[in-house]
Amino acid sequence: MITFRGLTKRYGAKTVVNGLTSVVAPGSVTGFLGPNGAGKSTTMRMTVGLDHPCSGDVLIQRKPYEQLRYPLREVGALLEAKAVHPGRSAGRHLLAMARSNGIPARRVEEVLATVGLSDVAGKRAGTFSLGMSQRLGIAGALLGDPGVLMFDEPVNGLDPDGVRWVRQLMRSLAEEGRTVFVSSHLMSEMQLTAGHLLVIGKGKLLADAPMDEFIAGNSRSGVSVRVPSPGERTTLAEKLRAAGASVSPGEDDELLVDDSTVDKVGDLAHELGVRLHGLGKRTASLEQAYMELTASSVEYGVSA
Ligand SMILES: Nc1ncnc2c1ncn2[C@@H]1O[C@H](COP(=O)(O)OP(=O)(O)OP(=O)(O)O)[C@@H](O)[C@H]1O
Repeated sequence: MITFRGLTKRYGAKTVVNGLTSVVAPGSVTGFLGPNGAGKSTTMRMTVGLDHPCSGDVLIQRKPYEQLRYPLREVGALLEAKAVHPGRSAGRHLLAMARSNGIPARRVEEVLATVGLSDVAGKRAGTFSLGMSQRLGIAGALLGDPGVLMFDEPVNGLDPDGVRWVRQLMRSLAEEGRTVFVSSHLMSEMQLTAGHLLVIGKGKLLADAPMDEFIAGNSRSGVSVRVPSPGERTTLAEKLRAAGASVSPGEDDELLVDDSTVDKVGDLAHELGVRLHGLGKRTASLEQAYMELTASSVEYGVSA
């Protein structure tokens, strides 16, 4: 469990994490989302004592990081994949970490095998690709068999096979009852991986909810109808509006209809003799819900 209690960090006049209060629970993957500069990495750095809050605090299994006797056995973190001594081999790097925390040396071989780096254990970490470095970082996080795991953008630089592997790893770590806290900008991947979400914007908590609730609560679900004839499309849109629905154009020949149902749209099209190429419920994605929620919190956006 990770507990944030009014966690606040300012750099100069800028408040980058602003009174964050939440509990990251064990047993499911919690996704940590927010636009660039929202304060995710700063929050994670404070969690493992790499940065200090101006006020509030963060606890790992009810203790501040500084009070953990063997931190790597309580919390494993991948924050910066390239933050490894480039001249050290992967094996030596992990061995040094293990020694510093009273972890048996055999764990090094185990975690190297888990992340698929056994064959390159003797190679210098500086020669690793970004994807290999991510795997080494994940090995480091797993080394102490901790109950809390934190990953900042873990799939950055991984190939599709690696992305799927990380997804399965995170889910199985959570199923084992661990706390898994992971940031990512890849919404489709997050939708497949996480069961719960924390969303921040400009340092403030915007949402703390199970994935399904978050999507349902922050997106418009409605009806999608495809009408190939432009004239018939206009006619159907007008009649739907007259019947109280709100209608907006979708992609190509699609109309997006809110405040109506598939049955009503189908019946109306039939009455009007309008030919349809598709009719169904629109199911919202995490990406749509996230975009709706964070639209006003994007700091470094470009205008469309
Ligand atoms: N050491 C520092 N000194 C000054 N400002 C900092 C420092 N570290 C971070 N910041 C600022 O804090 C804000 C939050 O940064 P942070 O890296 O936590 O965001 P993030 O949500 O992880 O962003 P991204 O998705 O781009 O990685 C940014 O405006 C950043 O410029």
